[in-house]
Amino acid sequence: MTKGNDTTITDELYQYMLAHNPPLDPVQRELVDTTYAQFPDHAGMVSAEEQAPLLAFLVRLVGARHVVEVGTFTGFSALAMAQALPADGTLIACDISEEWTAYGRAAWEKAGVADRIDLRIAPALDTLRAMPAEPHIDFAYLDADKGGYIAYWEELVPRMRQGGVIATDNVLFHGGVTDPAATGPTAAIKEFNDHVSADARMDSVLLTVADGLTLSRKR
Ligand SMILES: C[S@@+](CC[C@H](N)C(=O)[O-])C[C@H]1O[C@@H](n2cnc3c(N)ncnc32)[C@H](O)[C@@H]1O
Repeated sequence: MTKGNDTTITDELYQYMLAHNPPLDPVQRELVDTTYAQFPDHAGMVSAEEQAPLLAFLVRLVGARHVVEVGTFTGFSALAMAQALPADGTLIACDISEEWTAYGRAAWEKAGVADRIDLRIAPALDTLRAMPAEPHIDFAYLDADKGGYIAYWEELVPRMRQGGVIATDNVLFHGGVTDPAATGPTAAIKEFNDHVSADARMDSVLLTVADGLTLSRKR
């Protein structure tokens, strides 16, 4: 065992981490609470609380103006990224659910960032393929159906500008990725992780943030 795996994230330590991160603003908090109240069976899909300030940080770090999100649900991560964009920045949000994203639309309006978010209700692969082929995306957040990750990656990578970053969520898939007999979405994530680590077009690091987050920078 190498050094670096000796900090167990207890509930107390997790709360400590949250307390030392920027807090959710009232619109973000209300959206998370509403999502849990309205969709208790699906609310676990919302990005972890600490990912909102992290995504905002990354959007600012790369100076993003063109952002793409694959998988929007009730709009929490899109909200955090849009709030970090400059006023003339745009975020294309891809999802297939009118019902779930309606909650996002309402929150984006409330937060005053609706004009920065272009929600496309269609299979994300169709939306990505319809985008200009040249490198123009500064930041992308990949957080949709796991079986589609490699296809989304293959559409995103050529469209990323040099230095642009893709953040991919759930790359540890609740710890299932170490199971040699994994099937379904866990197997898809394992295949995706192998695909990403072998992709010489991007520099990638897999981080133990929340359910696993890979950051990939275009060379
Ligand atoms: C994990 S949730 C996204 C969570 C969101 N990023 C957040 O932080 O709240 C995954 C989303 O992917 C969407 N999705 C599933 N299959 C899709 C597809 N083929 N194209 C576009 N979106 C899809 C689902 O409707 C769902 O809203």
